[in-house]
Amino acid sequence: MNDAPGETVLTFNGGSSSLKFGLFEVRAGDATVLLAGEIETLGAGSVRLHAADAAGSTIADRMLGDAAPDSWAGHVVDLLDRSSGHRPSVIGHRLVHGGPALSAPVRIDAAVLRQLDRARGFAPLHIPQALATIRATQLHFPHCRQVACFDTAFHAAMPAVASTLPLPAALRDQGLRRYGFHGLSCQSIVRQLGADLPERLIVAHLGNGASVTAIRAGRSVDTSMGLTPTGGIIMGRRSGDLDPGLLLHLMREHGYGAAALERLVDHESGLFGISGLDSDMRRLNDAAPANPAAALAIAMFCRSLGKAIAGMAHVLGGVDMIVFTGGIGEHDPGVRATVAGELAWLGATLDPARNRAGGGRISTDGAGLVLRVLPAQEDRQIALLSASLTA
Ligand SMILES: Nc1ncnc2c1ncn2[C@@H]1O[C@H](COP(=O)(O)OP(=O)(O)O)[C@@H](O)[C@H]1O
Ligand SMILES: CC(=O)OP(=O)(O)O
Ligand SMILES: [Mg+2]
Repeated sequence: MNDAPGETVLTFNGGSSSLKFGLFEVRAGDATVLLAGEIETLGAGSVRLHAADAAGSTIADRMLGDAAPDSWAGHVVDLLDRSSGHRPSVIGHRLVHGGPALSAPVRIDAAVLRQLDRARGFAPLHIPQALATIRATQLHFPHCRQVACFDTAFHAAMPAVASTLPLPAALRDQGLRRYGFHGLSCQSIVRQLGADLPERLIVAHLGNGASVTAIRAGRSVDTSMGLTPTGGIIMGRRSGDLDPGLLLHLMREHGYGAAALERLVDHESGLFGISGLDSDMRRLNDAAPANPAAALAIAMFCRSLGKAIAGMAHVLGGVDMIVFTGGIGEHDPGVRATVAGELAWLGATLDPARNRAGGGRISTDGAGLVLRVLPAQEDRQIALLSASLTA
């Protein structure tokens, strides 16, 4: 870590429906938050910016109309100019994918930008927005060091049995492999667990994108997402894994091309597609008692999650701890209760009061399988990684 004299790091974490940002003071390998906020899509034409200071007091909470994602970084920069006495010395960005060539944190220069541009197709929901954020901050803070931190880094050393896709070598040689995502979140969970890190850990990162990762002794050994963040378990608007024959069927029988398939599997499927209502778990929970399609969407999400966790328990030869994180993982006791109930055979025993309360350990005392809720500290992880990259 870069100990002295300390860095003020501005972080950007672009999710598929949100842009989280933070300002951190990093010193001696420790990050103190100065300001944190988020721009999120609440529904069509409804974008909200919220930010809080170091004490957690709200310093901004306003609607941005239908502001397009590529304008969001500009709103963050305006907010910083008006509300913070701090100027960043480093800017760290979450990059979901860097293509085959990039995974370790790297200083952003013209060559890295070209590689990121070529990687767009690997994560079209994320990379264009991240590139817009980089461009906006380069214009506003021309003298700041800028660092890219990749979701794929945590999974880069997965064993071949997990990273290899069952395809001919000629295609695999062109970078077609399982990359895995939500790596900054997983890294932050391993860091937060510290001495409590068990040998066999499963992280369920459940946000708009959702994934399940098997971690042995702090290292990723398998994960549910694949070449792109479209694969794996059911998500807000993404289908997750589908029978590949279904895609062929749509192409042959229904005339789908690449653009129509992308719209289908990245924007119109998942919780949104099943319910016909919404991708946001909060609204599905509200609707479910009177709406069978919303209830089915939640049940299918939990089933898909439970099956992935069971698969990762197989990979690890058993499991000592399951951590729930991400927007749904951290805030939805109903999803956690359903999944824990379905995994009772694996030793999951939930303490209902702890589950409702939310933070920390939610399994019963003495249970062999520990269930925990921890925040996805992707932003803090970006700050630590960015400050430590001085070259
Ligand atoms: N209190 C809550 N109950 C249920 N789900 C919630 C709650 N708060 C947030 N969420 C879910 O979390 C999702 C966003 O998670 P987040 O990790 O912030 O997403 P991303 O980073 O992919 O944009 C929302 O779509 C919503 O479904
Ligand atoms: C990788 C991914 O799906 O990220 P998010 O959940 O932030 O959209
Ligand atoms: Mg996210």
